[in-house]
Amino acid sequence: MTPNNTYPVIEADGLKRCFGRHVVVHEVNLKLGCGDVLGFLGPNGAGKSTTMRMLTGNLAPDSGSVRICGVDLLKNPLEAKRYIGYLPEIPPLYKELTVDEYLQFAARLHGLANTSVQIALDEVKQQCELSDVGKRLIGILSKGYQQRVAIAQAIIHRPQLIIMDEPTVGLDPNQIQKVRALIRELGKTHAIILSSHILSEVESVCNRVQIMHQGRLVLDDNLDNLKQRNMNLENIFTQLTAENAPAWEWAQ
Ligand SMILES: Nc1ncnc2c1ncn2[C@@H]1O[C@H](COP(=O)(O)OP(=O)(O)OP(=O)(O)O)[C@@H](O)[C@H]1O
Repeated sequence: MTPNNTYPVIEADGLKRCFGRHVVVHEVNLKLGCGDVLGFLGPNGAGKSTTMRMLTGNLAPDSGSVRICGVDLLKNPLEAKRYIGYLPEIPPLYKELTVDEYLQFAARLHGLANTSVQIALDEVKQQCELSDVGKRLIGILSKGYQQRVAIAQAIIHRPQLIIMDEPTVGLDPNQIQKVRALIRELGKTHAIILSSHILSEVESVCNRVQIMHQGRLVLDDNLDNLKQRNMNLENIFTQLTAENAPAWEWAQ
């Protein structure tokens, strides 16, 4: 698959979604290129999961558009989804399969040709440090290894965009470091959207940050810009997500 590099990896315009009469996501915009690692933050109920479901093509917006590598996700979902790797909060692991069996299955689900599956499997196991556990049942692996298998299933088809929902929840500090190092490495050659409640994690792996509050984006900035202004992400988050807090004048 050779996407057209003249387009952003993902471009979302004016995304809106209601549940009943409740507007849960208002006019969300997003544009990321290769090398952008976006921390997507917000308090519980802000609308992050609803937005991510629209960005991955799992929920239709009421209005607005999403283009992945220039392909309209609503009009051409099968083609657009080839460019997306998704790691949901609860990873879709089949614990009774071995790592190799599961990743081969994931590769075929993503549409890889039979002749490409073995190469992709070997590459992704090396990248995710799984080469020694290919024959092990997923169910007997530690949680850290299971999470790396989950990341491997999301990237085995070499997508341009990786979307991760709280990828380090429940891992021990050593495994957290490993997963963060892997995300940093992937961030050099992909666009990544990372939903997290851990602000230090966002500061350590992301170069951009968006904060949602009550369904609206209240901050969209580069982390370097915030550092240059001596602005601490935790303080910004607390102020922007206080009840009825106005968006800061420099929030885009
Ligand atoms: N299927 C649904 N039907 C009705 N309301 C929904 C549905 N899904 C989400 N909501 C509501 O939409 C709002 C946003 O929910 P969402 O799960 O997107 O927030 P979130 O930012 O991901 O929260 P969290 O951090 O707790 O996961 C909440 O008020 C939630 O109750």
